[in-house]
Amino acid sequence: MTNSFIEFRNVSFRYGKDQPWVLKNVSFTIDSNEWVAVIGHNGSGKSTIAKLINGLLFPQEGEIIVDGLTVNEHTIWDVRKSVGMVFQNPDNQFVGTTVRDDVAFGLENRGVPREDMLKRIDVSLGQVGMSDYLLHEPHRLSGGQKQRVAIAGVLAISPKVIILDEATAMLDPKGRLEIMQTVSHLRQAEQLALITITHDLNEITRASRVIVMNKGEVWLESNPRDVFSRKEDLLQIGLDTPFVATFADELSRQGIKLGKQPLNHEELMDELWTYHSKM
Ligand SMILES: Nc1ncnc2c1ncn2[C@@H]1O[C@H](COP(=O)(O)OP(=O)(O)OP(=O)(O)O)[C@@H](O)[C@H]1O
Repeated sequence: MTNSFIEFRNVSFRYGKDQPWVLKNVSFTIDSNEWVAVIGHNGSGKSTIAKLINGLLFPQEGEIIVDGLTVNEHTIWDVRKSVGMVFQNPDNQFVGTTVRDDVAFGLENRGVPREDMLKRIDVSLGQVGMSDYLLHEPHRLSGGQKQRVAIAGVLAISPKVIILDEATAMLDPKGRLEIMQTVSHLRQAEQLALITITHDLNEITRASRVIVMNKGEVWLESNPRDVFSRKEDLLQIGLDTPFVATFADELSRQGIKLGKQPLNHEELMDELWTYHSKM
């Protein structure tokens, strides 16, 4: 028995009988209201994990449990009620000619009555700060605004987990930060689980846990601070640490040991001040 919201039990997957295994004996759990970052180099199997969670794909070996249901062809429609997915390119996700139509799409598919639907659209656009764009054409929005609308579309169906699959990859640093702040706030406000899939380690700092994938296997499960401290190991598996981690690593080589591994510039400055004041 488990209380986990999502559980992978010895999952192996390949895209065809003559294809190589893309996931090999992968096991992990994710609790309700937990923020888990899944990182790994290109092709390490991250997106495949996302597609397995909402039943776009099924494993050849092992079992996936979402919200108490084993994911299979009989349960996918129930599973998808709990799982909201946002992908890298928002243009590929838009179906409506206005923001309102677009957010309505998932609700119409679920047969939500019109009154309730309009209410939910208002609420979810408000949650991502896009209420003023109700009648705008999605394709004319900025990249960050498009991703907000995509998140609103997912929120409208009241999911229990949101999966962002490289959802900020096409945004500039400001847009990335804004989306991360939005989802961080939503997770707390709505008591959601959040899975962020990325190869950018700057995006893991707020996660409660990090799953590092390498060649289809779980290479490490840990917290962001620990992951940041493994610069050399991460380089071996094709991942580069952000500036603060590289800087702290270089200081350590020079014999300057900081009190804790900094996760951002503010923490780095604090640690440097503390070190300086002890000199
Ligand atoms: N439809 C498909 N058919 C065959 N092979 C596929 C298919 N989709 C993905 N693959 C292969 O499966 C492996 C894992 O792909 P996946 O997209 O899960 O990796 P990823 O870690 O998300 O990569 P990226 O960071 O580039 O998005 C890769 O080797 C990829 O080429």
